[in-house]
Parts: sequence; C-alpha cells; structure tokens
Amino acid sequence: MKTGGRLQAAIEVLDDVEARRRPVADALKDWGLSHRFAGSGDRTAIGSLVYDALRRKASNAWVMDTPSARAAVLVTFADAWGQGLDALALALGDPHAPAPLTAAERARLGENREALLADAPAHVRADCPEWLMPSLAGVYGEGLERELQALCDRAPVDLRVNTLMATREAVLAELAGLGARPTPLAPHGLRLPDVAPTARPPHVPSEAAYQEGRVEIQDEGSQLAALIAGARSGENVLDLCAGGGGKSLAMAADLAGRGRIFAYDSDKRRFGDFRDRVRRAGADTVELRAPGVADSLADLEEGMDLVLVDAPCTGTGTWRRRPDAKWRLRPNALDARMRDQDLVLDEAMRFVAPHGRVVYVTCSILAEENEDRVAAALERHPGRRLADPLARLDPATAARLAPFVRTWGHGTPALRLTPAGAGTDGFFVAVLEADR
Ligand SMILES: C[S@@+](CC[C@H](N)C(=O)[O-])C[C@H]1O[C@@H](n2cnc3c(N)ncnc32)[C@H](O)[C@@H]1O
Repeated sequence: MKTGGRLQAAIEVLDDVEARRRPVADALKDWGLSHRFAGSGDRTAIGSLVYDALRRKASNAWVMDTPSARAAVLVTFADAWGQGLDALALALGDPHAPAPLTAAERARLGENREALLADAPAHVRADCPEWLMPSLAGVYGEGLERELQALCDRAPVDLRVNTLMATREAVLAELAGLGARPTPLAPHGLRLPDVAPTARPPHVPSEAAYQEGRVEIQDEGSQLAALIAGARSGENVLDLCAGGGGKSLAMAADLAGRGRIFAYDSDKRRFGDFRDRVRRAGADTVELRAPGVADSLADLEEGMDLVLVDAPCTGTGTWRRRPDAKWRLRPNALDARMRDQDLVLDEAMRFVAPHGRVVYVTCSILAEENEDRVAAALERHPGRRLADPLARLDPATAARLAPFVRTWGHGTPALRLTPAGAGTDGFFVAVLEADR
C-alpha cells in the first residue's frame, strides 16, 4: 500500500472505534481480516497512526477545529510524525487516499501547534478526560500537565531477564543487535531503543532469547512492583490477581527454585498462554489455581508469607500503551474498580499468615484507586500497617527508587511511578504488614 492508502485505512479504523466504542485492537484486527492484501508493514503503519492519533485526540481536535478522524490522522502524519504539509499533500494524491486537503485544513496545519493550543483548556492541552482533572490535580499539583503529557508519548519496549536461566549481561550481549540497554531502575530489565514513528519496532517473540525463556516482555514498572513484593527462597506466595502471570513469573525468578507461587485469577480466561510461559521460563515453583465449583484456595488460608494483589484497575497508568482506554473511561467504571479493589484486598487478608505481608499494586495514577483504597483497607483491618516499600530491595535499587516514595496522611509510605518521573508506566505499590 502507498502512504495515502494507509492514511485512509487509519481514518476508517478510527471511525469504527468511535462509532462502536470498541477497543482499537479489535477494530484493527477486523480491518486486517477484511483487507488481506495488506502486508505486515502496512498493518504496523496503520496501527501506529491510529494509536498516535488517539494519544492526542483532544488537542488534535482543538488544533484542527474538528474532532473528525480524518483531521486527527492528517495532523498526526504531518505534525507528530514530522512528515510536513508537502509530504501530506503528495500522499493525498496516491490511489485510495483520502480527499485532497481543503483550504481550511491547509491553514490549520500550517499554523504553530503550540500557539493554537495556548488558549485551550487545561484538559485539552494535557489530552486528558475533563472529569479526571480535579482528582489528578490533587495528586500532581503543579506537575500535572507534565505528567499527563508524558502519558501521551509512546511507551518503550522493556524486557525482563529471567534470572532462572540467564544473567542480564549475557542477554545484553545476545540482544546487542536490537540495541538493548539496561533499564535505569530495575536490576533485571532491558530497554529497546525507540524507533522512528514511521519505522517497525523489533519483533521480540521471534528472538531465541524469548522463545527459550531467557526474557519476557514486561514494563520496567511492573518488574519493580514484583521486586518490591520481595519474594524470597522458601516462601509461600499467593498471586491473587495473576492474570497472564507477568508478576508470578518475575517472583518465581526471585524464589530461585525454592518455595511456591500459587497463581489465581477469578477469570481463568485471563491466564491466556500463562502455562506455556511457565514452561518456557522453567518456573517450576508456579502453580496455577483456577476458580472452580469448590473454593480452590481453601487450603491456603492464613498460610501465605506474601499475598500479591495486582488489583483490577482503570489502567490510567498505561495510557501510553492503550490510549483508546483513556477516552472510553467513565466515572461508573472507576466506581466499579474501587469496589473490586476493596473486595480483593479483603480477600487477601484471608490468606496472609499472621506474620505475612499483603502487597497492593495498581497500574492506576488515581488516588481513589491507590492511597484511598489502602487507607480504607487499613481501617477495616486494624491489625495491619504500611511498611517501607523499599525494605526488601538491594541497597542500590532502593536508592534509585527512593525519590518515588510518597508519604501521605500520617507519614504512610507507598511507591508511585509515572512515565514523567520514572520513565515507566504508572504504578502504585503499597506494602501492608502485620502491626507488631
Ligand atoms: C491488573 S490485572 C492482573 C495482571 C497480572 N498480575 C500481570 O502481572 O500480568 C487484574 C486481574 O485481576 C483479576 N480479578 C478481578 N477481580 C478479582 C478477584 N476478586 N479475585 C481474583 N482476581 C480478580 C482480573 O480478572 C484481572 O485478570
């Protein structure tokens, strides 16, 4: 396909996402099925255009003076992708391209984006749903716009080296061809370099290091959350919201073959290919427990050294990867997640041993899902208090993370990671230990 055809396809996918309020991934998949002639390069380019257009949906609409999918795609190509007005006008002459530029479009695209946005409301400049602004301002204050801008950027590809099988140095050498570098914060992480907007990112699952279990794809923030949980050899661990098992696998590396990780999820479809990944990673300590007719966790009551609650949440910290979710989020969904979070925290208390710890994690940046849920849990469970989230880390990692520990209320500490501050997805981690 020529560039013009890709631009037209991106407009069609965005229109579909908007009209049917469906996830981008589904709309892209459908488009691919009905356009089998499109190659993988076409699909990547169309997907990138769609995601990048959505990242800055509100400011794009302001700049172009219309919320249309066409306007969003044109400004993304000319401006965010740095291709310019002339290249855009040329591409619009391709076969199957959208209609040529109107005079009004030309005028808007010719203006300075920053100047056009100078009078825009804060939520438009920050590309954030308006209803979330007061809550986020309470968390980030003066730094709010910077935080939200960083959530509009593309996320890097991060890998976690599986220390059951390899060292970071060995995998670094193995993946030198991809330009992998150590992640700045997580001790077992690697980060692939950013690619140009028009380029295809490397396909990690084709690498032997991935197929043979030496690396997993995992955001650095997620790696750090699992590390803070501090699983140690010989411990019994319940990963109560295990989903696809990203954190179970990371904790299995920390157990180094001794102990047990019981990985549970109330929706067993969320396991996906978890069993294959356990096998590939040589993570023999991981045991999947699916919900069944009987209580499949009954034998674990009060026996866990660690219960990890990687709670269901709005995912506001992952907007870099799922910009469509940002615009779909509604207040009733936030309320429902808060109820889920209270429930799952109470559930965790059933399994933790009297001396054990519950580690609460979300990939949300909202206080309602983080500090507020932990404060409410501490009220319901007075035998628990918050512990230093860095206590179980090696001193070098703890020192790197110290700037991200925030205290609130009566000096109670928790870790908050964000793209602007830490270069990771947004994560919140709190450790609830027994109040001795
Ligand atoms: C944030 S995701 C987990 C991601 C996963 N831990 C990882 O690292 O890849 C949250 C998961 O919690 C599950 N969940 C929701 N409510 C639950 C409950 N009451 N008990 C157990 N799991 C629950 C959801 O099905 C979802 O898979």
